[in-house]
Amino acid sequence: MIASLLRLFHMSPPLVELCNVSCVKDEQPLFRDVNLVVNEVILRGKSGSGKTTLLKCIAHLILYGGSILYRGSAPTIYGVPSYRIRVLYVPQRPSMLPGSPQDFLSAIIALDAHKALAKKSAQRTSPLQRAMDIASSWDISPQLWDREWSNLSGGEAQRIALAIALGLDSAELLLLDEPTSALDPASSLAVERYLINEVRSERASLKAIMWITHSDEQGGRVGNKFIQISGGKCREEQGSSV
Ligand SMILES: Nc1ncnc2c1ncn2[C@@H]1O[C@H](COP(=O)(O)OP(=O)(O)OP(=O)(O)O)[C@@H](O)[C@H]1O
Repeated sequence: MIASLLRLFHMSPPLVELCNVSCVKDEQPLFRDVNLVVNEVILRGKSGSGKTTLLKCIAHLILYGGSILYRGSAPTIYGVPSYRIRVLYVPQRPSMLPGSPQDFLSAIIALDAHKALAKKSAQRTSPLQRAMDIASSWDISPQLWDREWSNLSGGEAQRIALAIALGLDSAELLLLDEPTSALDPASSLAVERYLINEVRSERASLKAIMWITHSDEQGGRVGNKFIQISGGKCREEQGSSV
């Protein structure tokens, strides 16, 4: 709705807008009528309330009702693979992925959708080099890139998955599913700082993040909008207290 009004006045539509989004699990509505414009959003709610499911709807990874618009158009207008690398979901447990991080990154780089975006990019270094540099700044050694995901620690896998998402330099919106849940406080702060600097930097592709966290402290550090999901509804809250 916002997108069509803005078009009327020749203004840019929001990066990502949710209009009456709903999702059903086991024939029961999990949530309904979610309306939201995404920027630095913190998503909170009890375990099982539907946070991951909402991020997967936004990433167009599962079926949903209502509409999700990226720059005013449906994901299918861009092509779903192209949409998914621009609106990129980073899973809570990357350790469940097959192969090694390097295999995973190579598979994404080989996608036509990525090649088309990369052609337009001003980046001089490869996505692997960028991802490895970012991960290295978070104490991830180069040897880990060839190790099976299943043999990485939870915290190593989380940092590498995030470094891949950033190194690809394709996402305008990152959907982060408890991205630091397996990290110690110092590593968690380093990752938060990097992500916030990136999303607020004029030169970065990244324009917005939607971040699930169970930590109010973290929410207060990284969010400017706070959404609580509960009883099948999403509502915006003020500040960082639940
Ligand atoms: N494929 C599925 N089939 C049936 N039910 C599902 C499926 N995926 C998730 N659910 C159910 O949907 C509900 C919401 O799951 P979701 O993972 O979105 O919750 P969450 O809020 O992210 O929880 P947590 O904080 O524990 O990660 C849960 O009850 C879950 O069991």
